[in-house]
Amino acid sequence: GFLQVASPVPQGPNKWHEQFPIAKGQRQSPIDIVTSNAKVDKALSDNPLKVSYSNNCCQSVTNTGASFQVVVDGAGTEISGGPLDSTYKLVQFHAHWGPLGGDEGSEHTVDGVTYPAELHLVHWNQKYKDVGEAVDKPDGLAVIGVFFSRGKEHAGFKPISDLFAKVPRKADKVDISFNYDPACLLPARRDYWTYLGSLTTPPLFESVTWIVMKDPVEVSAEQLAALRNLLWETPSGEGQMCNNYRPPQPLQGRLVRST
Ligand SMILES: NS(=O)(=O)c1ccc2oc(=S)[nH]c2c1
Ligand SMILES: [Zn+2]
Repeated sequence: GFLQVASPVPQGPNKWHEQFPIAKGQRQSPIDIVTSNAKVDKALSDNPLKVSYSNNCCQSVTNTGASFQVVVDGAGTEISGGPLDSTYKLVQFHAHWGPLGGDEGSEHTVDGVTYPAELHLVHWNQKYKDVGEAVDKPDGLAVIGVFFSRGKEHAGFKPISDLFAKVPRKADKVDISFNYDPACLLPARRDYWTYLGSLTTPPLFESVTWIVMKDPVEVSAEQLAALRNLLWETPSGEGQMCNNYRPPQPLQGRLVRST
């Protein structure tokens, strides 16, 4: 969990409700995915999730002060099908992770199991005029979550993880001059769980259709360690960015569907 300190360092998750009452809402994220309670929905396979990203959509990597963020120009980076009733466009991707070498760090958990990190590919509904209009609508966003497990190096993630050392401080930004297709970060098997939830960081809007991939992708210990090249403010000054994850929130009777 986050550090418990007075501002200006951001308040931890269990204080967010003071400024963002929706933190105690009916469709908050992340959740613990209880696999035995997930309901296989044939409709999800009858209309498969379609991910079509271009390989020149990534513009830059920036340190947001809470994660890295790869900013995407959205052209030709569309997802549709599965649980989605319309087309959504990729706008950015980022991640959440734990302490060095630890196994916690993911936001969603699976039968109580955590992963060392979780990638979020954030998309907005094309029925809205821009992401700013979509961000607080019940069907405004679709986020694909991908668990990172510790193992062999992920060649596809390397061009991105190599950039973290170039953006150590908040608002640091480096352009992505090479072609990069974010689809390389998805697991080969495209099975997922899906449920209606929220942003996992303030303002915690209940606007996200979550699509959490069942299979993790392996990244190396060095690639997980590279996440700590990103720095952020801690009570004792600047420190390595870590534990930027929100713990699971009450399910509030929601149904989790499964392919
Ligand atoms: N962590 S997340 O739920 O994917 C997510 C996605 C987009 C966001 O925009 C703001 S603002 N906070 C956000 C959190
Ligand atoms: Zn996120």
